[in-house]
Amino acid sequence: MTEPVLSVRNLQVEFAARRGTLRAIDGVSFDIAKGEVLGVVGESGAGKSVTGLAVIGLIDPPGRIAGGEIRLAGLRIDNLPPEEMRRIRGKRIGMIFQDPLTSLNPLYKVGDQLVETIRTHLNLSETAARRRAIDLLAEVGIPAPEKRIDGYPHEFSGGMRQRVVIALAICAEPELIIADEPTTALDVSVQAQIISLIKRLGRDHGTAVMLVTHDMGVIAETSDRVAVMYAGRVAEIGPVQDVVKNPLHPYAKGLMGAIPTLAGDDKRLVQIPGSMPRLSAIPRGCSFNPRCASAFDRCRIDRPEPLPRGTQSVACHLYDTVPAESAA
Ligand SMILES: Nc1ncnc2c1ncn2[C@@H]1O[C@H](COP(=O)(O)OP(=O)(O)OP(=O)(O)O)[C@@H](O)[C@H]1O
Repeated sequence: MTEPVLSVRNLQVEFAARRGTLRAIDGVSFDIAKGEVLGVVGESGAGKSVTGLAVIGLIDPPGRIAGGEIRLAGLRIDNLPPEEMRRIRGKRIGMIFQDPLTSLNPLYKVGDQLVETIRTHLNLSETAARRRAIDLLAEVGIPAPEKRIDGYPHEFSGGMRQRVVIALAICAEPELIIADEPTTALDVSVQAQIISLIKRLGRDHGTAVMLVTHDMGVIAETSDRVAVMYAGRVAEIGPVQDVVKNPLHPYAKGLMGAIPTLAGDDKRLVQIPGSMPRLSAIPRGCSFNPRCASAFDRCRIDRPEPLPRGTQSVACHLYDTVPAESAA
């Protein structure tokens, strides 16, 4: 098997709190292969963004990676000195965040920002970098890029600004892109275009993409595989069509029930009662047990570990105790 572009093993992330430390990520593992889009989904507070921030080395101290390993194409990156990690960010890992204005400086022309980023990471002359910037703007679907390159961020619509951010993220041909809620701030009509752009980039350039979103509809449209997160752990991971068609974890079943229907009405077919626990009050055993209609005694005592189940992996005692045929 070829080495994954990103490999995360048993990741633990802790933040300091008034009384001791809080573990926001507790034993997360997943891989992303070349050209693959992994969707990471879960309710607010599940740990999606913190996982992405840990991968790009941007957990703010006193927050810290407290355990586990993160590898980029085999290279261990969770313990690199900050200046080495800075070189990897932007060059080998591109980033796309929810609000394009956090990535773009309003005072500089978009072309100047692109040229500067390109020259930081690639050994190109000013002219060659400008040529590449125009090509990139064309690639991400900015019309008349040779004119728009001299525009300022405020002269672009929200969707066009996000395209510029995507151009910035891909300018050094990164192996991995971390996209955190890249479409949440955009109009629904523009969301679909940005989603198909991210998907195409993965396919055309062989870039691995980690796509963080709370929107299962976005994942179903874009991703090859999906990781369903709950309270700092992966509840289930597997090929998107399998997890959507046949979710195994009771939490994933609830989330899949919450995909908007094709008719466009946002009907919640299944309601998940209750809410995600606070980090300071994670229940013993399975952290989902207070909300789970299928919970039994063991779920309140033992924490379930991920178990392979066909193409999927699920951390749920329902699948630990009964044979494959009767559990699903
Ligand atoms: N700097 C921080 N200090 C303390 N706790 C933090 C910090 N950053 C995140 N957390 C906590 O870590 C947990 C996971 O947060 P995270 O932002 O990853 O969730 P998420 O799944 O991305 O949710 P959302 O969809 O709301 O962004 C939350 O309980 C959050 O309060």
